[in-house]
Amino acid sequence: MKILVTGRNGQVTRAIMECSKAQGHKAIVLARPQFDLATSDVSTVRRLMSAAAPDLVVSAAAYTAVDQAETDEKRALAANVGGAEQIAICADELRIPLIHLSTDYVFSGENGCPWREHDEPAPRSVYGYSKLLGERAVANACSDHAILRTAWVYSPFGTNFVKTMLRLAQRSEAVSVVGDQVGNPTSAHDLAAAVIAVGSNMVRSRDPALRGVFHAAGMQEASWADFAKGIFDLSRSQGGPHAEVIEIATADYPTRASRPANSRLDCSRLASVHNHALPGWRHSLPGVLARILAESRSLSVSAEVTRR
Ligand SMILES: NC(=O)C1=CN([C@@H]2O[C@H](COP(=O)(O)OP(=O)(O)OC[C@H]3O[C@@H](n4cnc5c(N)ncnc54)[C@H](OP(=O)(O)O)[C@@H]3O)[C@@H](O)[C@H]2O)C=CC1
Ligand SMILES: Cc1cn([C@H]2C[C@H](O)[C@@H](COP(=O)(O)OP(=O)(O)O[C@H]3O[C@@H](C)C(=O)[C@@H](O)[C@H]3O)O2)c(=O)[nH]c1=O
Repeated sequence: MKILVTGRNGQVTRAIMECSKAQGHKAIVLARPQFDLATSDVSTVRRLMSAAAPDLVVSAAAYTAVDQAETDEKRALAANVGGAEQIAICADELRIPLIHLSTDYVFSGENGCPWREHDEPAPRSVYGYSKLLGERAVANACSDHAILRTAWVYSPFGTNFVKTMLRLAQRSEAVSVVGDQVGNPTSAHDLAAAVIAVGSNMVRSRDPALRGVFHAAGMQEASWADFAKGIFDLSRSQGGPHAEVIEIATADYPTRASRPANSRLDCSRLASVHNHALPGWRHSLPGVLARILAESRSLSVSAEVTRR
């Protein structure tokens, strides 16, 4: 299968590139500078997509800076709604199945149980709102779509909560982390495997039951504080940075964007329709952490060699 994925250095894009290669698929990127989500016109996207002639398009690129989006609404909407819609329009015109990635932050968080696909979204942040409008634009523009809502993505790539915690532990003995927001930490590589599994099914069959919205997140829940404790326990056992976690309330960690208290996603539709489940973070974090630590050690060794 030939997969065209948007973005270049994004966590999910890079994981899709690696997983595709490992599974014998060919993945290519649609990325800056040729393609800019916020400013490219539809004719440019059509030309690039048509020249690539993929079997599947994966719309992974997005404006993901949650706090920054609160004061940068125009750019967040241009990328997450306008950019997402252009990809969908072109995939539809060229009759290519499309997988679009979305987020747990479309939900309010005010619910006692994990969110199902048909639950009413009510985003609390500009980022969540822009992703919800993006979902709607994609669904309107392209009938042959699957929208995968994921959550709390971590990987060896780019910026994410795991890397932030390790960085903070290098300079402090204790880190304060909110314990009253719960969700499903998701390894980008596990998500990439899910994207490829869903995409393969869509390419193989035009069955409408394989399309629509799916929740696709790691199967174990945690609060951010639980997750931080898990990160430091593992890092300590692998000789990496670690810190004490001081569990605090959301009110004690003010941020520009409000985040859902309950972000948990019920992924049973993905399991029943696509026969696919994403492993939990306790299974996947050790491998990701080992890779982050190994890469940072080899970076410090090469910096040391350069200094000498
Ligand atoms: N990270 C998370 O915790 C979660 C992410 N998601 C969704 O999953 C998807 C992938 O997220 P993730 O990989 O973590 O994101 P990252 O923040 O790691 O990467 C963002 C990607 O979007 C690209 N991008 C941003 N702005 C533009 C633009 N104007 N033009 C072209 N490309 C642009 C970046 O391009 P470049 O490489 O050029 O910088 C990069 O590849 C997104 O749709 C996100 O909303 C959903 C839930 C959780
Ligand atoms: C760095 C830090 C964060 N926090 C809190 C703030 C916030 O409530 C929570 C997570 O903070 P972050 O800013 O790292 O994560 P955030 O950017 O909110 O992550 C989100 O990204 C987007 C793209 C998504 O789609 C979501 O699924 C989610 O993964 O942890 C602490 O309590 N202590 C800390 O030291």
